[in-house]
Amino acid sequence: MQTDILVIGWGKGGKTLAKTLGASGRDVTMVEQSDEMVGGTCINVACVPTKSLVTSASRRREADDADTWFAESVDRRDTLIEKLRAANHAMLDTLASVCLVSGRATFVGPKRILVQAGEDQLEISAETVLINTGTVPAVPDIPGVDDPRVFDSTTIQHADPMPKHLRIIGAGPIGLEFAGMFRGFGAEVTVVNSRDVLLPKEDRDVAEALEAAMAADGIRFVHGTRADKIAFEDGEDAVLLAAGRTPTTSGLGLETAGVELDERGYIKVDERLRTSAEGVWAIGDIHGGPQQTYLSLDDSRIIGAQLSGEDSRTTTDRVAVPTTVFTTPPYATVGMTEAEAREAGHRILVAKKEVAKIAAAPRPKIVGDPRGIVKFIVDADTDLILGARLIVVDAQELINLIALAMRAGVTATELRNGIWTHPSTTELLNEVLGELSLA
Ligand SMILES: Cc1cc2nc3c(=O)[nH]c(=O)nc-3n(C[C@H](O)[C@H](O)[C@H](O)COP(=O)(O)OP(=O)(O)OC[C@H]3O[C@@H](n4cnc5c(N)ncnc54)[C@H](O)[C@@H]3O)c2cc1C
Ligand SMILES: NC(=O)c1ccc[n+]([C@@H]2O[C@H](COP(=O)([O-])OP(=O)(O)OC[C@H]3O[C@@H](n4cnc5c(N)ncnc54)[C@H](O)[C@@H]3O)[C@@H](O)[C@H]2O)c1
Repeated sequence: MQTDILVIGWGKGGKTLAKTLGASGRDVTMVEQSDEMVGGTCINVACVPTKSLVTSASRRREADDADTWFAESVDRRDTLIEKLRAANHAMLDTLASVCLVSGRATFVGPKRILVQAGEDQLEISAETVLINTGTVPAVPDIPGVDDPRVFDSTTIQHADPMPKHLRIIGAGPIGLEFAGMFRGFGAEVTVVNSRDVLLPKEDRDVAEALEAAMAADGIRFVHGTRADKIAFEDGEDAVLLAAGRTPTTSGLGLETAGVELDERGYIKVDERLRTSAEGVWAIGDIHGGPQQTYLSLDDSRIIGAQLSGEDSRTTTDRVAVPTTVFTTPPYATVGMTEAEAREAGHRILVAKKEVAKIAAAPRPKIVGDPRGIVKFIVDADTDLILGARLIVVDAQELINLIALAMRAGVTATELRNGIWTHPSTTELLNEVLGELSLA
């Protein structure tokens, strides 16, 4: 089979390009290895189902039976995901110039793949190839990982029975999100952190505030400990491996295609996401940048521009990329930490306030979770925001506004004097940015 544009893997950036190119009549072929993964990692096993479970867990009350609540939460998650997967399938299936192929792709030459599905095989050649195959949970090379009580971020979403006493290996975003989730579901939770402190790149006051909020919920942390075997201590009934992700490049035959890998096994790309092979791009997690769905989406804009002859953007154009880890309350970041701003030579103003002490923004108190801290780092000479850290309800929304202000050159004074709805979390900007002082 011959196609114009071949997308390997139904990830966020790849499916977005397949849709826009297909809708404009381009000949596109999408290859996905698993019917369970139509729509990609984010909607099937990552961002969306985990946030559904985090939300359900946060709504549970002490009196609710843990097993029943968990089972109902999983059902709710499954119903949502099935709908999203069907919508994703329909999005491409309804486009006449998009061909969907089910099976696992392996390169057999430059811009040439073999797709295998059971006994069936199909060879596809393309003008343009977009590799969007993502990552899978990393399995540390330690004894005991094969124990049936050991889960990864995918399998634990259907754990049966629900773990009641969980040990989590890794204190990155996955470890922290699942810690809050399972604590909410009523489990005892211990997080094993290989680093000496939580979030070592973060300012200490912020990291300590997050740890305090999680510890107040009853989550235990063991810092400075690298798990060297799977151990079930003090009645633990389950272990979650949250020790990073592994690229899906091994076995993809990339050497045959002239696509080079870096020392970590990710695909090497330039700032336009071009690989070492002509006409082959890599999108999303597979090229080893920060792993966020919205960056895979932005990758699709960079590649889409090149495919339509515009070539207008690169990854180096990205500024003020926000992040949110969906702990309870959520922890969101954009720009520099205080330490980074100092190191970069800025004269800085800092405003920092515990959420409980913010008088003029009552929303966190209204929704019943006034924990956390917010912190802003501002350039004293230009009045521009250099960075923000939010541990507060709605942080995943407010951080986007601050990121936009940073990109658009909106000053701290303008944000402080902004007219915001009431009661909202946004209006904390009025009060907290009124308390900036030289630091
Ligand atoms: C538990 C968890 C929670 C997360 N939460 C968030 C969040 O809240 N917000 C956020 O922005 N990010 C989150 N992330 C990260 C986010 O999920 C990823 O950055 C994003 O899904 C990456 O998408 P992608 O475009 O790289 O491809 P993916 O969505 O990973 O798609 C890759 C596809 O390729 C297929 N594939 C692989 N190999 C082959 C092959 N050889 N042939 C054919 N098909 C193949 C796979 O089956 C898969 O469907 C989370 C990740 C995890 C694990
Ligand atoms: N909300 C979000 O945006 C979100 C949510 C989840 C995941 N993600 C992305 O998914 C990716 C994977 O997340 P993650 O948390 O698995 O990875 P990570 O690499 O961020 O964190 C894994 C942690 O586990 C530690 N670790 C590794 N082996 C260990 C061992 N044997 N014992 C103890 N600790 C060990 C590592 O040192 C590291 O601190 C990240 O890039 C993340 O950004 C994003």
